[in-house]
Parts: sequence; structure tokens; C-alpha cells
Amino acid sequence: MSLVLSHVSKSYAGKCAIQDISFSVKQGQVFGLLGLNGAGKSTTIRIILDIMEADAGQVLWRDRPAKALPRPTFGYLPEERGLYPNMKVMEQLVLFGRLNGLSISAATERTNAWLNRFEIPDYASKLVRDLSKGNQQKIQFIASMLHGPELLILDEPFSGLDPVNTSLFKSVFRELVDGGTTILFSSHQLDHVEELSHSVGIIHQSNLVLKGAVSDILSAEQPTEIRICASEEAVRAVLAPDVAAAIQTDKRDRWISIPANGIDAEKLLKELIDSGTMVSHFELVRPTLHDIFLGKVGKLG
Ligand SMILES: Nc1ncnc2c1ncn2[C@@H]1O[C@H](COP(=O)(O)OP(=O)(O)OP(=O)(O)O)[C@@H](O)[C@H]1O
Repeated sequence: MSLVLSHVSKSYAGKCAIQDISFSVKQGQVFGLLGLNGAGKSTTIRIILDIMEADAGQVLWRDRPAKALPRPTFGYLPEERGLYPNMKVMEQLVLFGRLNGLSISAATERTNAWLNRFEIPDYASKLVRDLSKGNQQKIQFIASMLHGPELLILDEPFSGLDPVNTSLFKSVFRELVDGGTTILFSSHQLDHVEELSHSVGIIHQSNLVLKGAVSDILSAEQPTEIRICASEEAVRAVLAPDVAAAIQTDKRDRWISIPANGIDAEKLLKELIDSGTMVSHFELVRPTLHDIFLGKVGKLG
């Protein structure tokens, strides 16, 4: 494990913000940190980065206390974005690069490469204040990883991005991970978290209530629904009356849906095929990370 948090706790003026948080992240993997507003995500992140001291517990990066390591080991995209509005993009990124140990020429070269990658090659001489929110976010993202940190920590990297820029950020995420960077990020957009993360942790009311590999968490859930594209009449004919009574039709008529609970799905599919029914789609639907999250924080409808 590269990043290891052991029993980390923090209170502000006697009020607990995080309590006994322990999790670990493997090198070159993505960890999604989830939680409702005020759950304790930013506090956890600030402690990992030694911006704030924990009351108890320890943070290790590659077996060494994270606070003892050189600052450029880490990269950070803060929740409250911290750019200088009256500086030009190039000047600003070179400054951040220099603060993280790059030479002027390396910082300039890397800035040009990243501005290209983020599809804003002509923005080097623009003032930050003249950029749209999404483009400012690109600059902040570049600032956090221009120096090639081993661990990149991103607090809400997708907030305020349009769908095109969201896809762009996701592909850069994957490139960084392919290059060996470890990423920890927080997000309220759980579809992005499910798509990008190898593992996740959910903080609820200061405590870590779920952690693990996304694939394990998702596959541990039983299917809740069976979606079938076939004639409703034919499906009804093979179902027990009480199950047939529970059939629902998708509001755009794309499929019919039955509760999966107590149904032998394989047997049902075989019966449909044996009855000569044309089945163009048959799917067991399991809860998504979004559903699991809502269950854990007690907000499932
Ligand atoms: N500097 C501070 N002083 C006092 N209390 C704080 C401070 N920072 C955070 N808190 C409190 O600690 C708790 C955890 O806050 P934190 O910012 O870590 O949550 P979060 O999960 O990042 O929330 P959000 O999703 O809204 O950003 C909250 O109750 C918050 O009000």
C-alpha cells in the first residue's frame, strides 16, 4: 500500500469532524472519497497533506510519515480554488511549478504541453480572471500536477464542468494513473466515482462507514430488478400471478421490469426462450454506487 491512514481523528473546537478513519490506497490506483456535505472529506484531505494536524492517528506515504516528505511528493486541487486572478496563465503555472521544484524551462515546457492537452493552447498569455469557470479549473488542475506528484489529491475536481470538459478530465485522470500516479479524489458525482475509482471510502457523520474495492462493493449486492425487452403478454404468461402483477413498464417503453427478489432469472429466461418468445434484452440490475451510498447515509427512499 502507498497511502495508509491509521485511526485518524480531528475535532474543531471540541466538535468531532472525523473519527478513527483508516483506509489505504495502492500505488497507481484511484481512491474515491465520498460523503454528504460536512461529512469530513476535506478535513481528511487536509490532514493527508499536512495542511492541518490530526488530533490522533497517522498518515503514511510509502511507509514514511507523509508530513516528513518533501512537498512536491504531493499535488493538490483544493475545493476553494486558489488561483491569482490578475496573473497570466503561463506566469501563474510557471510559478506553481517553480514552487514545486521545477526549473523555469521545465515548468514552461510542461505548461505548454498541458495547455495543449486541455485544448486551450492559446491561453498562456490570458489573465486568469478572464477565463470561464471551467477553463480556470483546467488551470487549477494543471497547477496541481505540473510537477508530476506521486500522489495527486483532488477535492471535487468535476464540479462545474460541462460534459465535454468532464470527459477530458476523465481521460487525463486515466493517463495519469497509467503513468503511475496515485489519485485520491472527493466527489458528489457518484457515477464519475464508480467509473474512475478502483476503491472508495464513504464517510458519514465523521466515521468511515464503507470502504473497499468498487468491484467487490458492487458485486456483493444482490440484483434488485430484471429488465426484459420482449412482449409483455409473453412474459406475463410465464410468470406466477403475483410476480406478473408487479410488472412495470419503463416510462419510455424500452423494457419491462420485474422485482428480482425470489426469481430464478436463468429459469425465467429459459422459459421465455422455450415458449418461442423473442427476447432482445435480459438484464439483472444491481444497485449502483449511488444506490449503495444513499443506503449507507440513510437517505434511500
Ligand atoms: N475550519 C473549521 N473550523 C470549524 N469547523 C470546521 C472547519 N472545517 C470544517 N469544519 C466542520 O467539520 C466538519 C467536516 O467538514 P469538512 O469540510 O471536512 O466536510 P466535507 O465532507 O469536506 O464537506 P463538503 O462536501 O461540504 O465540502 C463539518 O461539520 C464542518 O462544519
